[in-house]
Amino acid sequence: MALLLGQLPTELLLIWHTHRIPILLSAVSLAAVLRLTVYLRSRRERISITLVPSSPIEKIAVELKPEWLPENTTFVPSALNTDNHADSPVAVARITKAKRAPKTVKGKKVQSKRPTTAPDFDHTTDKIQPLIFFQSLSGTTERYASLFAKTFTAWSSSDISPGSILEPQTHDLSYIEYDDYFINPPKAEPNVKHFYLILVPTYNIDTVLDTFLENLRETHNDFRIDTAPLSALLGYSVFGFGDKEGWPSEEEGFCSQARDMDKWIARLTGRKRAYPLGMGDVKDDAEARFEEWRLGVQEALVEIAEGRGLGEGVPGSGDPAESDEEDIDVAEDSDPELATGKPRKAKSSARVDDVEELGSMVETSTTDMPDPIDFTTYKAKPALAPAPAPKEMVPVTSPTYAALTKQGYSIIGSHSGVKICRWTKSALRGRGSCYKYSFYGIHSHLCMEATPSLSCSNKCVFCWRHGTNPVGTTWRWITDAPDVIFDGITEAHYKKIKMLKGVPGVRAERFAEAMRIRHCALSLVGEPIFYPHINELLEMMHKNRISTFLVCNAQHPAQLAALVPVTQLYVSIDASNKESLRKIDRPLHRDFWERFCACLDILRNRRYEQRTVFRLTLVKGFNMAEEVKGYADLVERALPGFVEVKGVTYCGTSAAGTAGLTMQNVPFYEEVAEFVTALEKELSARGLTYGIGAEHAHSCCILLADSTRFQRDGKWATRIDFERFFDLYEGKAQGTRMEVRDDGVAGVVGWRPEDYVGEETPEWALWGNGGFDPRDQRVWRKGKGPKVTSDKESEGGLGAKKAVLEI
Ligand SMILES: Cc1cc2nc3c(=O)[nH]c(=O)nc-3n(C[C@H](O)[C@H](O)[C@H](O)COP(=O)(O)O)c2cc1C
Ligand code: SF4
Repeated sequence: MALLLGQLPTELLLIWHTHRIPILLSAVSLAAVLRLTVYLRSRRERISITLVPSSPIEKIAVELKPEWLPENTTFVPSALNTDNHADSPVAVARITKAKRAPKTVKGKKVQSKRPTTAPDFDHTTDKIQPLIFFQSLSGTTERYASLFAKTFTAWSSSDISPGSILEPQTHDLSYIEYDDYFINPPKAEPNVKHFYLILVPTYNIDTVLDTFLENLRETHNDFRIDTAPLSALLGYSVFGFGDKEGWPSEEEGFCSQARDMDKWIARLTGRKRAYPLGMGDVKDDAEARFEEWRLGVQEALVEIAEGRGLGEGVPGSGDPAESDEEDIDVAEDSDPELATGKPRKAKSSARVDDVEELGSMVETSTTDMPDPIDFTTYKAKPALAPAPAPKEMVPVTSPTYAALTKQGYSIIGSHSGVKICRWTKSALRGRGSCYKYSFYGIHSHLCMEATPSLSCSNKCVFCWRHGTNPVGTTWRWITDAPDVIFDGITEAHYKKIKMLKGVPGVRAERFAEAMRIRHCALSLVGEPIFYPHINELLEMMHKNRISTFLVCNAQHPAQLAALVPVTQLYVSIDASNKESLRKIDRPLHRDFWERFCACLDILRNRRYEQRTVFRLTLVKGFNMAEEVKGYADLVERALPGFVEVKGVTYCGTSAAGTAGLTMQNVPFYEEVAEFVTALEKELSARGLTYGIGAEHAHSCCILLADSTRFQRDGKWATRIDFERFFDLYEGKAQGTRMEVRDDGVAGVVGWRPEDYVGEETPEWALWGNGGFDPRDQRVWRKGKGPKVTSDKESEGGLGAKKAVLEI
């Protein structure tokens, strides 16, 4: 045995020398087969899941410092929310979840508590007599009118309708005595009040309708007659029939006579439009539009019958000055300070509860007001010191509350706000949506602008609220439950929309659509992710199929890291370097730059989970000159899907003046365009694939996007498929985001932005085309329109105008 073992090496050597070539060949072949198997298997996996992200989702380790972590938060249960719980420690309970299930958002009428118009109607004794007037040449309008009369009669005599609405009477305008109805309301019993419903077609040829409209005009202008002789009516509403095939848009005459009718009746009744003008295309949507209008009118009648007048706030419409001139600028519209040009003073009666509520006033104080405290470097409190009871962020009695509500905000609970933006009003009137429509497909009349935290940890020079909004570095306020906020903001939004129903030019169809919120811009003022239960609030939005655009200020990395994916996540990039950021954002955190950088890294890590956006606000003299390279560094660091570049809006308040901001700091659109072109060039020099995807000159806003991710067949596709986003959220559609899971196997873990890319960016929104939807009506306020009518300008370019409009 020992001898045999001794001979083994010699034997093996002999075998090797004799067969080494076949052995080597076999080994090489085996290795090749193994390699090929691995390769084919990996390819099969790739083919079965076609949309693997081009870059692997490698994640940077982001260190979250202990002081960045949110503190324990108190939380006010919904049931207690209506109490005055500010000083009650009992009311401050710690709960981790919302108690109530989210409510479904329905386009429900908000019950008004008090009528703001005082129609001469006593709902305990009076009756409403609806009068249906129509005009018809070829029978269409007449058919609708008689069908309407039937349906309406059935409704008014049913149990659903309040008993005080009488059966309608129908009149053909061709056969009535004009003077019997349109100089004064018809005679009737003292307790019977009239309500006019007018259905008319439009003809661009001479018809009896011209004579009728001319009569209305003359009555209004006749100095012997009161300018509003029909003001004794309870209200009115008009519906027009037209034909879009021959008259495709309103500018080209679609339903022009119905619009005239609406205008003149508004004047004659002295602001009594009870429901917006409806318009239907007889070759397409007339039936649906008419049904919508009928339901709206019935609702308005119920309101009157119940003694609630024509709704809240806006007393009908038809302001004698009614015309396109009443359209006002964004800034003025959004902020009464701007309309008067004077800063608003807080009510002298308002109590000052909290130094931080004073915002910038703190800065000028010299005596007993402490400087803003940096809570990131606080010392531990003595063990026995009682924790101060949390306060309300914006108490009803505070100057902040007074200032914000005057500016048109509705304050929900004690730290959330909602406001109707100028673009929502504009879209309701068919006059165009904000840049988010051009870029992403968001119709402004379906969008709600809100924030769950009116407080912020910055005092940006361009923020028109920093004179009034609360500031702070930590959340130390009484916290409202997310369902309270959700219900509150949606209800307040609908209520504000309802207030617009009588505003001239509001379209019935858009008004009806607006009663179902589809999008929420969490960007109003303050810092939304500061709110400790932001995730629950976002989930409620998504469950109600409301998309979420959330803007944060890159100062709360821990909250950002923990945020649930939103439809589109923004980080404000107000400067390209530390010094510049300090000057422009005036952050309260001392470690603001570290926080900012950590947020960029988090954004990079999450770029395949949701659409990520850098929002740059350019302020001349602060953050534009020579900063292109710096911004490119930041883009390279975070690799956002999009970069929105926008010229700052001048708000003209004294607060802006204090911050050293004047009109000189507002860049011209050309300057913004020049900046964007330079940034694009710098990014491509670094091998980054960004291109200019779209523009909205009206808002002085330009969009850069990653062309490898947001182009389809070489064309920009920056719009969002919102329905698909919700389907992905609800699990009805499968996402394609792959990650290596804990078991080491790569698998689908969710969706990614590429899964809900929508339609191609429309031609008119592409770079060089201005970004104004040609289907909308462009209305310039007197003196605001382009002075030079070069082709580009008259088509929507702002020319040399400055960004005084956009929010
Ligand atoms: C000669 C003529 C002119 C018209 N002009 C307009 C017009 O300027 N704008 C519009 O929206 N529709 C216009 N229409 C479409 C009518 O308003 C539409 O057909 C309507 O339903 C007619 O209603 P009626 O059948 O009750 O008369 C026109 C139709 C005709 C035949
Ligand atoms: S995104 Fe902003 S500006 Fe545009 S409609 Fe919504 S709230 Fe208004």
